[in-house]
Amino acid sequence: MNFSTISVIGLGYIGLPTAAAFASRQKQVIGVDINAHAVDTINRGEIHIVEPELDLVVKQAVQEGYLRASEVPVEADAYLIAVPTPFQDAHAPDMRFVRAATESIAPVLKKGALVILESTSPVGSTEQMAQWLAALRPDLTFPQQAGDKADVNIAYCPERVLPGQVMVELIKNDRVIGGMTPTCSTRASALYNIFLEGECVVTNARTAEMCKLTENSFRDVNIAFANELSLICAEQDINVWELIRLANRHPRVNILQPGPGVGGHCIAVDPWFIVSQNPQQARLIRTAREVNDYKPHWVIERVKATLADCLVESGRKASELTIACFGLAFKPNIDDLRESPAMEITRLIAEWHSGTTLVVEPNIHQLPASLAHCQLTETQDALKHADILVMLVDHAPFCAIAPEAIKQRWVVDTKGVWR
Ligand SMILES: NC(=O)c1ccc[n+]([C@@H]2O[C@H](COP(=O)([O-])OP(=O)(O)OC[C@H]3O[C@@H](n4cnc5c(N)ncnc54)[C@H](O)[C@@H]3O)[C@@H](O)[C@H]2O)c1
Ligand SMILES: CC(=O)N[C@@H]1[C@@H](OP(=O)(O)OP(=O)(O)OC[C@H]2O[C@@H](n3ccc(=O)[nH]c3=O)[C@H](O)[C@@H]2O)O[C@H](CO)[C@@H](O)[C@@H]1O
Repeated sequence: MNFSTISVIGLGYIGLPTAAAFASRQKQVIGVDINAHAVDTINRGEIHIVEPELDLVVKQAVQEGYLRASEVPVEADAYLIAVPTPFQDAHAPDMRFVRAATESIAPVLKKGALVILESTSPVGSTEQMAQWLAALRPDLTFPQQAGDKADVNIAYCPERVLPGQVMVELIKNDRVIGGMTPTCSTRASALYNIFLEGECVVTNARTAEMCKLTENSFRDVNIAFANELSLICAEQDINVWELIRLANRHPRVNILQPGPGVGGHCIAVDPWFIVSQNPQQARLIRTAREVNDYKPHWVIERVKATLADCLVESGRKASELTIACFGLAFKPNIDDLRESPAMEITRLIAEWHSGTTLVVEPNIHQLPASLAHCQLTETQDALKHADILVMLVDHAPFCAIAPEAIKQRWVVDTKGVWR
C-alpha cells in the first residue's frame, strides 16, 4: 500500500520536523497534538519551538496544503508516534504518553496501516504497543498473532537527530528500522525513504529500542569519564582541559569535555531506562549517571569556596557581594533549558546566596519562575557589577569575552573557556 496520508502523533521537537519533512515531499500529513496552542500555531503556518530552518519548511508545507494539525486523530496509511517518554520517581520510564497516543489512534486504525513508535522507549515497548492496539481492535490482526500476514504492521524506528541541526540530520542520518516482522521493516523503510538520504538499517524491534538507549548511554558514560577527570584534576592541581588536549593526541584516545553536568531530556534520561530494566547488570551506566548528576553539586561547593575566599580578601559581607551566572541552557548556543545543570546550579546559588545573583543568558528574554530571585542582565553589565563570575554554558558570546575582562577576577569556570 502506498502512503498517501501520513499522521504524526505528537508535534514537538521530533514530531513537527518529521511531519514537515514528509509534507515537503508532497505527502498529505496530518499532525496530531493534544496541545491546542501547538495545533493553532502550526495551522497558521508558524512554529511553537525553536529549531533552525523548521519555520520555513512548516510555513511552505501549510501554505501549499500538505500539512495540517489536529487535536483529534484521523484515518491514515501510516502513523508515527513521537510523544514524550520522561522518567517517573526512581527513574522508571513513564510510558503514559505513549499509551495514550497509541490508544487514541486505535478507533481510526484501518487494515493495511503501518504504526511506528519513534519515542525513546525501554526494550519491549513496541510489543507492548501492539498489545494495547490489539486489545482495542479485536477485529484486526497484529504481528504477534499473525506475523507477516498481520492486518497492521508495527515497527520501532528511533530518532537520533541533534537539537539545533534537526532539519539536516533528520534527512542525512542513517535510520535504524526495527520491524516486528520482516514486512513491517520493509514497509517502514519505504516510508522513511520518502525523505531519507541516509540508509535504512534493518533489525528487530527490541534491538532497535536498545540501540537508541545504547547511543545515549555511550555518550553519557564518556562525558562521565571527563567529569570524573575534572574532579581528580581539581584535587591534583592540574588543568583538566590541557590534560584532555594532551591525552587526545594519542591516536586511540578521544576524551569528551567536562562541564557543569549533563542536561537535556535525552542523555540525562535515557540511560536510566536501561538501568531500570537491568539493575544488576547496568552498573557502569548507573555510575556514569550518578557521576554526571553529582557534578552540579560539586560546582556549588566550588562557588561557596570561592565566595569564602572573596569574603576574606575583600573584608565585605556576603550580602554585599554579587555573583553572576553565565548561561542557563543545557548546552551552548540554544535556548532549551530542559534538565539543564546550569539552571539547577543557578537556582541553588540564588537560594543560598544572601547577596545579588545575576544571570546572563542571551538566548532568552525572561527568566523562568524558579529563578524569580535572580536578575537577567547583559554580559557587560554582569562583568561590571559582579564580584564572582560563574561560567556555566560556553555560548559563543561568552567565549568571545576579552581575557582582560576576566583577569584578576574571582572565577568558577566549569567549561574551561576563560582560564
Ligand atoms: N528532542 C530530541 O532531541 C529527541 C531526539 C531523539 C529522540 N527524542 C525522543 O522523541 C520523543 C519526543 O520528544 P520531543 O523532544 O519531540 O518531545 P516534545 O515534548 O517536544 O513533544 C512531544 C509532543 O507530544 C504531545 N503529546 C503528548 N501526549 C500526546 C498524545 N497523547 N497525543 C498527541 N500528542 C501528544 C505534546 O503535547 C508535545 O507537543 C521522546 O521520546 C524523546 O525522548 C527526542
Ligand atoms: C549519542 C548522541 O550524541 N545523542 C544526541 C543527544 O543530543 P543532546 O543535544 O542531548 O547531546 P549533547 O550535545 O551530547 O549534550 C548533552 C549534554 O551533555 C553535555 N556535554 C556534551 C558533550 C561533552 O563533551 N561534554 C558535555 O558535558 C552538554 O553540555 C549537554 O548538557 O541526544 C539526542 C536525543 O536522544 C540524540 O538525538 C542526539 O543524537
